[in-house]
Parts: sequence; structure tokens; C-alpha cells
Amino acid sequence: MIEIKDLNKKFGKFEVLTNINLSCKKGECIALIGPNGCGKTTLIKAVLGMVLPDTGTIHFNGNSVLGEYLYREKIGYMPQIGRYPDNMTIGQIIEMIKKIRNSSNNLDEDLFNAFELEKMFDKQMRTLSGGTTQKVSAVLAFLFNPDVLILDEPTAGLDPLAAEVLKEKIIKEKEKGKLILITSHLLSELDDLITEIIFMQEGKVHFHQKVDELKANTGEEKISKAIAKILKDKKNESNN
Ligand SMILES: Nc1ncnc2c1ncn2[C@@H]1O[C@H](COP(=O)(O)OP(=O)(O)OP(=O)(O)O)[C@@H](O)[C@H]1O
Repeated sequence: MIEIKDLNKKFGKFEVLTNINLSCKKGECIALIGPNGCGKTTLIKAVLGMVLPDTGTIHFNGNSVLGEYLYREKIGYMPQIGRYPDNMTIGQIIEMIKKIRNSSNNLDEDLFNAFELEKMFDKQMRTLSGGTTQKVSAVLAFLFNPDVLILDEPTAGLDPLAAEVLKEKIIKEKEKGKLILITSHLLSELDDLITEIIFMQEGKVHFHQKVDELKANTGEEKISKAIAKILKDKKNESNN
């Protein structure tokens, strides 16, 4: 579904992405993880066409994304921090996006209903708490029933109940065969969610593995412990 080959990106002299090769298939829920500043958001933005790579290719359903935009209709994107016009209300934002998208897909209002945004329809965006703004971003990402969901730290700022609602929704969409790409620093949250892990470090893909293999190889049940073990083993290898 998404194929990335030999991708490189520099900001000035700073190499943000180095020789990235990845293949992401439908039906998988893939966690993109790694330390702050390792290039996760830049990689996501390259897939969305918001960052232009210096070299390398990205294909979506077999077609190069370079210079294209229609493929984005198939992607629901929840940014790390959603920015919206301050004076518009929640209702106006949602209606505006619906008009712009003019989508023939059935609307998916599960999250809109679960987060009870109807009650806040007339609230201006500038008056919203960070968590409520996140809820608006989540609703918009899922609203047009996209085949692919790219969620950049989706539960950051959400209260535990809302985070659980979102997690259940992610699982439901994965089971429908969609591809879900999710970045998170909260590894404990990913345990019952994800099928694969891409671990990035300093702009490179350190490893891309199925969760089952990762657990079997490390003998750990928890993703956080399995990753810690791999990093520790690598460190020991390079010290010897
Ligand atoms: N437009 C830009 N111009 C210059 N440098 C940038 C730009 N966007 C990102 N960077 C730099 O690229 C590096 C990777 O940033 P990126 O946001 O992709 O990291 P991340 O892995 O998503 O981090 P975090 O976990 O903190 O969200 C950082 O050093 C960042 O400062």
C-alpha cells in the first residue's frame, strides 16, 4: 500500500532522513517510534506530500506520490498539533471540511458521537482545551472513511476515557483491513493495538519487525521491554 525506497531528506546541512526503505501493507497497525527529533513526523509528512524528499521514491497503491494530491483522499491524517482558524466554531470547521472534501464516502461519525462534540458545536476553536482540539482532529481524520489512517501521537493530551475510545476505534478500523500508521511515545498504550513496529533513530530505520516476532525473539511480552532489550543488546554488541 505504501512503499518507500531509498528516501533521503536534508533540512539545510542537517540529514533528517537517511536511506529509508519501508513497506507498509493493508490490515496492519504499525507503530512508528523512536526518540524525539529522529524524523518520524518528517517521514509522515513526506508520505503526505507535505515534505519533498531530496532523493528516493514513495509509492501509494503502486503510484508515485510525487506531484500528486488525489491519493490523499484515501488518507486520514491526525497531526501532532492541529491548527484551526481561531474564530471558527467546531461546527463550522467540520462543515467547512465536509464541503471542501465533497466526499462520496459514507461519513463515519463514530468518534463525533463518542466524544459528544454535538454539545460543543458552537464553541470557538480558540476557547477549546488542548484535549478537545485533539478530539476535533481525530474526528476529522476518521470522518471520510479513509483506507489509511496516519495518526501522529493521537492520544497525547486526551483524558484516559477519550484515549480508550480512540484506541477502540483504531482497532475497529484495523479489523476492517485498513492500514494504520501511528506514532507514540507511550509504548504501554500500544500493546493491544499494533501488529508491527518501525523503530527509528537519527533519521534511519533501526528495525521494522512484526510484534509477534519481536516478542518471540526477545522473550518479552511487553513491547516496551522487548525494545529495551534489543537496544541494550545492540549497545553491548557495539561495545564489544
Ligand atoms: N521544516 C524544518 N526545517 C528545519 N528542520 C526541521 C524541519 N522540520 C523538522 N526539522 C528537524 O528535523 C528533525 C526531525 O524532526 P521530526 O519532527 O521529524 O522528529 P520526530 O521524530 O517527529 O520528533 P518528536 O518525537 O519530538 O515528535 C528535528 O531535528 C527537527 O528540528
